[in-house]
Amino acid sequence: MGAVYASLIVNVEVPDLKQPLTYRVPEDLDELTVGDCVVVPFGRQEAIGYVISREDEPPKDLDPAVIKPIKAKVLGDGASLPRAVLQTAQWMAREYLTDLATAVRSVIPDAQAAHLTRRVQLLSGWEERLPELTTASHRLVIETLAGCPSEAATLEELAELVASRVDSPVKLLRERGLLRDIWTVEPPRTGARRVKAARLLVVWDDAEEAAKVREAKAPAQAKLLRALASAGGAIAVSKLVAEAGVSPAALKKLEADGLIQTETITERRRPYSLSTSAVVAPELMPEQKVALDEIKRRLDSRAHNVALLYGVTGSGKTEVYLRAIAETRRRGRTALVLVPEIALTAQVVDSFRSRIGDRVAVLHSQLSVGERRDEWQRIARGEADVVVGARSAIFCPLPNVGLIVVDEEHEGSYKQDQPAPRYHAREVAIARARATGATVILGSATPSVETFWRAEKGEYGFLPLRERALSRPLPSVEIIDLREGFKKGQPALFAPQLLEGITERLAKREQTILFLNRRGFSMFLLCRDCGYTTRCPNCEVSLTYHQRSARLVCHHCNYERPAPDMCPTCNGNRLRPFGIGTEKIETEIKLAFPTARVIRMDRDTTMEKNAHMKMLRQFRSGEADILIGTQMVAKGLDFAGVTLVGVISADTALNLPDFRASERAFQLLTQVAGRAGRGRKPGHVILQSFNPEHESIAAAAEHDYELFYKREIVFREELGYPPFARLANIIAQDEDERLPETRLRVLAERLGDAEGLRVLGPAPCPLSRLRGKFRWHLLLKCADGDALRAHVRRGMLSLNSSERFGLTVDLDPMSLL
Ligand SMILES: Nc1ncnc2c1ncn2[C@@H]1O[C@H](COP(=O)(O)OP(=O)(O)OP(=O)(O)O)[C@@H](O)[C@H]1O
Ligand SMILES: [Zn+2]
Repeated sequence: MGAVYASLIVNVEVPDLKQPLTYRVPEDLDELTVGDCVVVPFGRQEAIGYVISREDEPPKDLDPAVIKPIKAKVLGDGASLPRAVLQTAQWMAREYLTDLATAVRSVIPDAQAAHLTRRVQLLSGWEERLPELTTASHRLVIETLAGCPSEAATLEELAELVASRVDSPVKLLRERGLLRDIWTVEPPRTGARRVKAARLLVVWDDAEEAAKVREAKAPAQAKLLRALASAGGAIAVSKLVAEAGVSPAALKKLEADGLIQTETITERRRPYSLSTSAVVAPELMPEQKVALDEIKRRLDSRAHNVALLYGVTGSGKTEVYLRAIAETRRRGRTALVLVPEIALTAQVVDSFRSRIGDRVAVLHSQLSVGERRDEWQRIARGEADVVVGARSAIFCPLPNVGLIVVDEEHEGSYKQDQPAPRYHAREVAIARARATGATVILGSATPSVETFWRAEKGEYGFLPLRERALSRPLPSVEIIDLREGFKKGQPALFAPQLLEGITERLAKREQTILFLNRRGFSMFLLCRDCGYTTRCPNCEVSLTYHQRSARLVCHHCNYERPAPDMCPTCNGNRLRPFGIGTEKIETEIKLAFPTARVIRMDRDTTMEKNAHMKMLRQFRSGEADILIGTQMVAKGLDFAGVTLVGVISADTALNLPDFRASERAFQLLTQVAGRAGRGRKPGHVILQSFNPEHESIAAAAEHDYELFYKREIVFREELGYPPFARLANIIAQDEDERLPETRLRVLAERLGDAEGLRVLGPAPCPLSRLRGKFRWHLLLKCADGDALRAHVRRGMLSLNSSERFGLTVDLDPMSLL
């Protein structure tokens, strides 16, 4: 066999390095395959790279003599990219018009490079060569290494063990062929401790049986048994007793009864807690059963397919996911579940873990690097067969994926805005499912117009759940016209009906959610004398006033300053907060209801790790009466005690300059209304609005998705918006005020009048200045995606590098702001 070469994507921050590089595969790495992670020389340094193909011949334009060899393969779980993930990256590069290097870099775990560890390892036959070594320090290094696990150690460990620097002896020993370098990815050493742990000796059902028997007389033992059943494997005793809230003495009894055993383990970080309550799966409602039967058929086909689970709020979509996951596992395959919000991850993980146990892994942005790394490796090792996570979890190394669920598929947070590739996780999920012949379930009560249209056409399967679980009624909705109070000169934050509603709920010990859409609606400082408002010096937006800290903050660039006492333009002292914020609502509610227990959930109160989970658990367990929140309380959450939902202003999302504005408003209102009446008692919703006749508000009040859809789809067709066209939004940004427009004019001219292509603009972006840069955009429309991409590529290639500077392409933009 002749020389063998490999094309690699090298993971380095070099802006112009967009394509794969060729390296030589040394003989001892002959087994190297596509997706493997390797260490290569790069310039004068070392870098990691991923094999994307192998070739027998070097590229024609390269002299084989200059091609450098790969140094080593990186060992360890989760180091290499599964084929399905690599294929997904290749698809993304094509679909979103980015280079392959950017696409591959976006799918590798961010913690990878940080924990790439180099060790030196003894080569076999070192014993015979020991007599060659005349220097004591060389012998000491070899003998020390021989005593290490796998006869390998990092240079730091080695130096510590021999109590001196080892660089020069190691260098010589490496040259003499007694030891070699190996690379591994490892969990960071901090945090991994040897601890006492417990595990079940009986299967799950028997543990549940034993727990039932003990429930009355030995509740502590029952709790421990259930916590252990939910843990699945061994778990640290300290964590176990803390979670179960019992004393460790109960463990002894269980051990004596032969139900559990204790042992010593290396503790791993687990980003979630255990469930101590027994959960019995409910009997399915008829519609759920029909949906599940269809999903089973789809799983059996083992062919790539997509279905929309269209179920009204509270119809029990989660139950269908759970059963579908069980069916997937029964077929020996794994399942990936995407959720749009961290707040929802907590709820979904809780309910999944209480039913599936320890085989659930979780991935989201609030995990620490170490936690994420541990979960990632656990997934790669095959120790989890269900992964729940936010957007980027779609790239996790879960093998043999048979099912992908995209919960609340209409959510805008599935779209990645920065950095490139600007992908939509729903579309990536569909692409990834193709790689392994998996079933995709898109779940929503308010599907995106695109998805519903595809289901209507038969491109996607259609699984409707038109009734709430247990035939509970959807909540009644009352629209309050805020203009009336305004006319009468008594503009109020809360209409009398809403205040009465809250009073009633407090008296009956039922719960209330108050929702405020943060978008375009926050507190700012306004001078009552001259009308001055405080604006961000970098962005074309007003600064948000934070009452408690008396500071002004830009929610785009994080610019921050203390609130001034005097108006900088007229020197007047009547600079007052204006607008509504969640903080203001909280203050007013506490004034109106001094004894009510209130939780406020917004981006300020949830910065701290696990804050979402804590607050939601508190509310769920009835420790609070009123939950005030932004978007993060609007969707997916399932609280049986909530019988009243108040929407402070239903209008805020309506008037954004974006063709999706009315769709978003409808979805948000329907979703937030859907939080009411999910338990035994029926729910009521109060929508306060200045536009009570608006179609989106009226349709949401009727919970009538199809009414909304029928009107919206006509509008989309008439104006040539998705799903009838694909869009590309080309944004130009520069510190210079004129350049964005100039550059886009050049691009528009080069694009010219092409058949089937419509070019709108250039025009200033609605957010015309952001983070100190002026912004313009050019919107391209084309019925066919391939044709659109060809036009964009042609246009961009026609620009020279200075004309292209600061231009970004957003395919299928979710927001035109
Ligand atoms: N077959 C069933 N029998 C009894 N209760 C059920 C059944 N299916 C689901 N439920 C219950 O109904 C409630 C609502 O379910 P779930 O949260 O899954 O709704 P959903 O469809 O996801 O709604 P949303 O779109 O509002 O998030 C949950 O409390 C769940 O436990
Ligand atoms: Zn700003």
